[in-house]
Amino acid sequence: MKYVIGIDLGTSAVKAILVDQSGEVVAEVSHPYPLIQKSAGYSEQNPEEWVKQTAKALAELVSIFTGDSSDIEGISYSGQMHGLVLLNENFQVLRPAILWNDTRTSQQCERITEEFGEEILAISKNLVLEGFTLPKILWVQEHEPDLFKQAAVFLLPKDYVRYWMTGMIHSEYSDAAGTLLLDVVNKEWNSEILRKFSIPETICPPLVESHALVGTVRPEVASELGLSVQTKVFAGGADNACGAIGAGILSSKDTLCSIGTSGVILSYESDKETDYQGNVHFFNHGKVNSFYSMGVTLSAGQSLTWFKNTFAQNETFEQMIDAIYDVPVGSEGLLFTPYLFGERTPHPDSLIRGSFIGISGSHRQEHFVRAVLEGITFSLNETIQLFRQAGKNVDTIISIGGGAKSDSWLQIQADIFNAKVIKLKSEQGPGLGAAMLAAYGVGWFSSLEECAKKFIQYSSEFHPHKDRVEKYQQLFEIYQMVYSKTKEINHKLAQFRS
Ligand SMILES: Nc1ncnc2c1ncn2[C@@H]1O[C@H](COP(=O)(O)OP(=O)(O)O)[C@@H](O)[C@H]1O
Ligand SMILES: O=C(CO)[C@@H](O)[C@H](O)COP(=O)(O)O
Repeated sequence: MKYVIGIDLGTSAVKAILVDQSGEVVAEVSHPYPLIQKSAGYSEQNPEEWVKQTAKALAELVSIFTGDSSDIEGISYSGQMHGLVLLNENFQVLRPAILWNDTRTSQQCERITEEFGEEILAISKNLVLEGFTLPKILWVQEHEPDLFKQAAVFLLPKDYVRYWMTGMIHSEYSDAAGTLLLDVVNKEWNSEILRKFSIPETICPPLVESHALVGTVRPEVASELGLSVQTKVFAGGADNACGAIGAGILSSKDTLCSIGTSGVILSYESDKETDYQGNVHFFNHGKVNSFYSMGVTLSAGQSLTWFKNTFAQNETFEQMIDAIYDVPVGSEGLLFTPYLFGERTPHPDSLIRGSFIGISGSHRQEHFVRAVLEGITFSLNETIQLFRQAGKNVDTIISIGGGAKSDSWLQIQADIFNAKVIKLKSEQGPGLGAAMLAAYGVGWFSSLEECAKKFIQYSSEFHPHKDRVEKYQQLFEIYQMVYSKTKEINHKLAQFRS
């Protein structure tokens, strides 16, 4: 039997899966790393920590594996998007990576929008948002000019870890699309944008397709981890592009819901001319010459994790969620908005913050937990509403990510989205997507679609229940009022955040 490895460099942890030729996930390992939040709006991670934890995860995966390491034919990567990793001419890391959920760059975004807003939207197909890479580059240029002068190349998170593994510098289209520097339709770094902001073209890594072979495992890494030097390494994709591949979103039929640290509703796009005027993101898919649109809730799983860490540290996610069983739809009048670190879709606003609205003396912890799950799901439903308004038929949703571990949450998704929700056998969609890119890359399949037929296995379905759908439709209208009613208050409170 032959195998491939899919590595998903998430925000909370790196997850590695070993998959055999029949698509069976035979081993999986995960190692966490912390977020570094030095001040309000800052979110960083140390790239060397990613490497350390990835090495640990791979060594563990290989130690579980009973076969011959030369039977592991390919490895590929999925990774958190947009994060800025700056390297000097010796390819050494110059500073901690500034992540996708770091919102310190509002001023840089204003500058880009004032000087170049319309053109950037036309070229990159996306609005200028704090999370994207270009504003982060400008922030370093302005605040750390001496360090910026030393920058020889920038990489996205998973591309740095892959560089450690292979010694080769590359980026690929699906992740490059989230930088605001890529001409998304023509698939090239845009010289005009680079020139406008005095960014040397040499800082941009060479671009390849997601399934492209970019190297093999370096001998030092191979001997440290027990891998073979012959194992081929393929470029991989942005976590959402890989999530789409791993959930079989390779045509317009289905929609993806991914709840990791962030939350995403994603739809396949075959037509590069599709124009959402920036209301949702529009990025290159990991499948050649394809695209996807998506809306993002910045703090999805992160809202639940925040609640657990703050109020229920001694409980597991399962215990905390099991307790909501007796709490009715709507948490008896308690609403939550998940804007812990600002929001993206449909309210691109770095200053907004979350709320519990309607707290009453009878509410217990389980009401708050249900309200958090419902609030995150309402936020994702805002993107589903945008898609439906744009004429998309959203009736089947494949749900992946840490959030898909909970059947109760999947039922809430079905009832709020008013759609059938499908759970996969493995909730590790992005890791599976990365493994599929490796399986396609090594030549086991003639297309990603062929691979999907073998690798993607459904586990269960959740159907919307009419009564609950109706109640949630009423509650969703009330939920949607909370943003505008709390916006001014939150913007005034911003000066008090440290
Ligand atoms: N048993 C569970 N039930 C529901 N949600 C869970 C459970 N375990 C973890 N989660 C959620 O999953 C999130 C992590 O998902 P994951 O896909 O691993 O994220 P990332 O890719 O960002 O690292 C956590 O923030 C947490 O809220
Ligand atoms: O910023 C985005 C997408 O635009 C996020 O979806 C990141 O890609 C992080 O993903 P997770 O760690 O939450 O999976």
